[in-house]
Amino acid sequence: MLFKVAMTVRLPHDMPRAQADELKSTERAVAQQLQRDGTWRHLWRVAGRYANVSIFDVADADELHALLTALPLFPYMDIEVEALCRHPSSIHDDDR
Ligand SMILES: O=C(O)CC1=CCC(=O)O1
Repeated sequence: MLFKVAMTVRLPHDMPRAQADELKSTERAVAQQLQRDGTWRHLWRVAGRYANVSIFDVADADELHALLTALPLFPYMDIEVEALCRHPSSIHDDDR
């Protein structure tokens, strides 16, 4: 199943720089591994915002929930999830 996930990062302003850098570094490693695995299909920065729009390919909403809540930045993100299904006019056969 494909899901569109919009994440907005809201790190506390008083978080020490070293802690923020460590969180971002760990998040990056996790995100890149999930991309290599094919689970995190797309990761796009939203221009002008500390936010991203992503496409995840997972078995179901339970798997997505487990994955998102395990992200290092999860406690500091607002996350919106939308389930996707195939568009009848799509010419791509990998968008399922
Ligand atoms: O910077 C972000 O949008 C949050 C994030 C998700 C994956 C990653 O590496 O950073």
